[in-house]
Amino acid sequence: MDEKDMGTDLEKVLITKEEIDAKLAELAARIDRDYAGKDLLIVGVLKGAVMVMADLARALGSHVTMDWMAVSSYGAGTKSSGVVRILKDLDTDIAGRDVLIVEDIIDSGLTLSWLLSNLRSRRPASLNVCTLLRKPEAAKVDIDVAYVGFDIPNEFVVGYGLDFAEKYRNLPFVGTLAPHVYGG
Ligand SMILES: O=P(O)(O)OC[C@H]1O[C@H](OP(=O)(O)OP(=O)(O)O)[C@H](O)[C@@H]1O
Ligand code: HPA
Repeated sequence: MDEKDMGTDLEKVLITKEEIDAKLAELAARIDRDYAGKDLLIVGVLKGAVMVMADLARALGSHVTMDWMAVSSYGAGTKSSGVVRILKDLDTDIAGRDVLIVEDIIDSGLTLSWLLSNLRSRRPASLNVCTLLRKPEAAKVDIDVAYVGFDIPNEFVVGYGLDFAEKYRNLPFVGTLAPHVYGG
């Protein structure tokens, strides 16, 4: 699927595949350095972080283990409900482990804030966050994020894992949706 197939659904490409690849390589190099000699567990937050996890993990030069959590706060809409549900928990006991949460986007920050306190209560040795995208203007909570790919404007974005009503996740780039698609 490419830009043309999405036709009038997309307004514009915000971040190209090439820009994403270059940024993930940069973040991976920093993570390799910061966790040198450690046994890092990267935790992908389903479903949105699938693409970031897959590409970031392959860009890393060190061995890591991977686990997944599925949480949902958005349902089919474009606003976070703030009510987070665990749909799938970790398989790993993270007590004493170095853990890096991998996200596609921090929007209001409500999902991540909830997730951080949930995982902190399991007593990991360290807990950090890597996100491809962040919307500073949308933040409802202040979260310290170690690795940020791109700060973006407060617009609803799709592609590279991000969906609108479960569509557009498989676009290789990040773009904005035309308002008529989501009733804006
Ligand atoms: O900062 P927030 O406003 O809380 O938004 C960010 C969260 O929203 C998205 O997940 P979503 O609940 O849409 O589930 P999905 O990953 O399955 O699409 C995204 O993957 C983040 O987890
Ligand atoms: O801008 C967004 N797009 C898709 N999913 C999202 N989840 C939070 N913010 C977004």
